[in-house]
Amino acid sequence: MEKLNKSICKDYKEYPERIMQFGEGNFLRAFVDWIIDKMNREKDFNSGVVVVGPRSSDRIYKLNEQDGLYTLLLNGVEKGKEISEKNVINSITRGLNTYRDYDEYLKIAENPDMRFIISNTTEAGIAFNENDRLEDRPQESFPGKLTAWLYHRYKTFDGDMKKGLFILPCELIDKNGENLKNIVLKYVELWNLGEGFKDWINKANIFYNTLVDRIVPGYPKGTASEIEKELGYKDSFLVEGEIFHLWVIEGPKKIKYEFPADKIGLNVLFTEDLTPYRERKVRILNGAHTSMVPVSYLYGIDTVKESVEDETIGKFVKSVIFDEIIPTLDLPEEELFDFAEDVLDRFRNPFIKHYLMSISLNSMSKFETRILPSILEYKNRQNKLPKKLVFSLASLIYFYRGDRNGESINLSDDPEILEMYKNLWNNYDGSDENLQSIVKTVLGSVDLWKIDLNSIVGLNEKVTKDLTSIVRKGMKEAVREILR
Ligand SMILES: NC(=O)c1ccc[n+]([C@@H]2O[C@H](COP(=O)([O-])OP(=O)(O)OC[C@H]3O[C@@H](n4cnc5c(N)ncnc54)[C@H](O)[C@@H]3O)[C@@H](O)[C@H]2O)c1
Ligand SMILES: O=P(O)(O)OC[C@@H](O)[C@@H](O)[C@H](O)[C@H](O)CO
Repeated sequence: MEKLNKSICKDYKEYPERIMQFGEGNFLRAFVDWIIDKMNREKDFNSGVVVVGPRSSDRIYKLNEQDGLYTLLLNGVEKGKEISEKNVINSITRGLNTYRDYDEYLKIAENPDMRFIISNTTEAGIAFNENDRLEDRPQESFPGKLTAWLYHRYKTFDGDMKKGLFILPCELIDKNGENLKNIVLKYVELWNLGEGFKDWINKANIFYNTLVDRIVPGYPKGTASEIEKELGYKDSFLVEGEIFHLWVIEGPKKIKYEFPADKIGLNVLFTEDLTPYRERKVRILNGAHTSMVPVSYLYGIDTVKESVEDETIGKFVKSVIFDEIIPTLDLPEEELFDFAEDVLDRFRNPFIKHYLMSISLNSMSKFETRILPSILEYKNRQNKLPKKLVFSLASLIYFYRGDRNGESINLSDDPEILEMYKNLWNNYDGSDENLQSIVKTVLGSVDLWKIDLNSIVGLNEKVTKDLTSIVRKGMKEAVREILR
């Protein structure tokens, strides 16, 4: 079977490059590049995306072998109607990698038509690396690479204020645009790039805070060859997502007139404050995902849908959302209930297989950003600890033992975290005292939690009790007990 390429793509079109995108990951391809493709087709947006691989992986060249094309499978239920779409996305012009093509990367800055920068480099990507230098080819960090690129543009166009960009990071961290801008400005200081450049960054460019929402399980592992047979070509960039989508963009409204996504019926909102949208989404949807992973996986379940449909785990997840997360949020209760019901429907999407293991990536930092705030706020408001969220923390500690009934768990997290757990569980001697000391060490990881969780009254004792119950009785019995 032939590989997907422009000669077999019936309405293939070449667009002028106006967008640079850091990241070639599943989410960006199933969301941003889909939105751009739609605007090109329906609104004559006439913009191509040049993709920059932020890390040294060569995967991006494989996408070039497909002329930037790939198939997006969107499945779900919308207003009671089943929707299933398969579309070739034609918005990416080419991909490059800064580790191999640094000159080509800088050259993009010389293109006067460039107007947008989009990124998704995971939560780990928006970070300052003090070792980065302007002369590096490339700088290690994404913000370092971006600063060098912006500086090249500034110099190329002699500080022309009309050559600035709209910058739209999609990383799931609070105030992503603001954070990215602050790091860029830190490099401006560190590298002594001067007041003129600083002024250009501040006045000619706009860094938006954005919030994205679409469940993207990614490559359809189990069914790919069947899908390729049906499509009639091979596609190593097949990507699967749900129909639901939401992009909230916070900042000056100017972008609305140049990025007409809302004009073609897409769920893209321009707002002055995305805080309520973010809090609702991260705490309910991502919080439910992250808290269900260790419990449900150790229970013996592999996917989100099976989890919410299982009698016990389904009850656990619902209780986490309605009894322990919603009471910690400030939006009107009815709105939160509606959102939560929709999220549960999205989890039950019969057309997509969302593996718990794919959500488990970096679970420790996800627990800190997506669940810990609910635990702390619950304690603050109710003067007691939320039972199920605490149980989920105990389950996570057991999950990082890396074993599900004799089958090893493919853990993926920061090397230091994996090392800590390896030491703790390798030295486990089977005693209650030892479990107590494991909990004490994990809760005391201040670098991760930003506070010593042992100082929260009752938390250490409860987590130890839950962990002991899981170890002694097994997950099935332990979770049933917690629900009684
Ligand atoms: N998949 C989803 O359902 C979904 C939905 C909404 C938001 N997101 C967000 O998108 C992010 C990526 O998800 P995905 O499904 O596309 O994953 P993915 O593994 O397909 O892509 C990850 C991308 O991030 C880059 N990356 C990883 N670590 C990096 C680092 N330290 N510095 C720079 N770049 C780095 C990779 O090179 C790759 O381009 C998630 O972390 C999440 O915050 C995902
Ligand atoms: O993509 P991650 O790894 O940051 O988190 C896993 C899921 O919770 C997440 O991808 C959700 O599906 C997504 O945030 C929905 O918009």
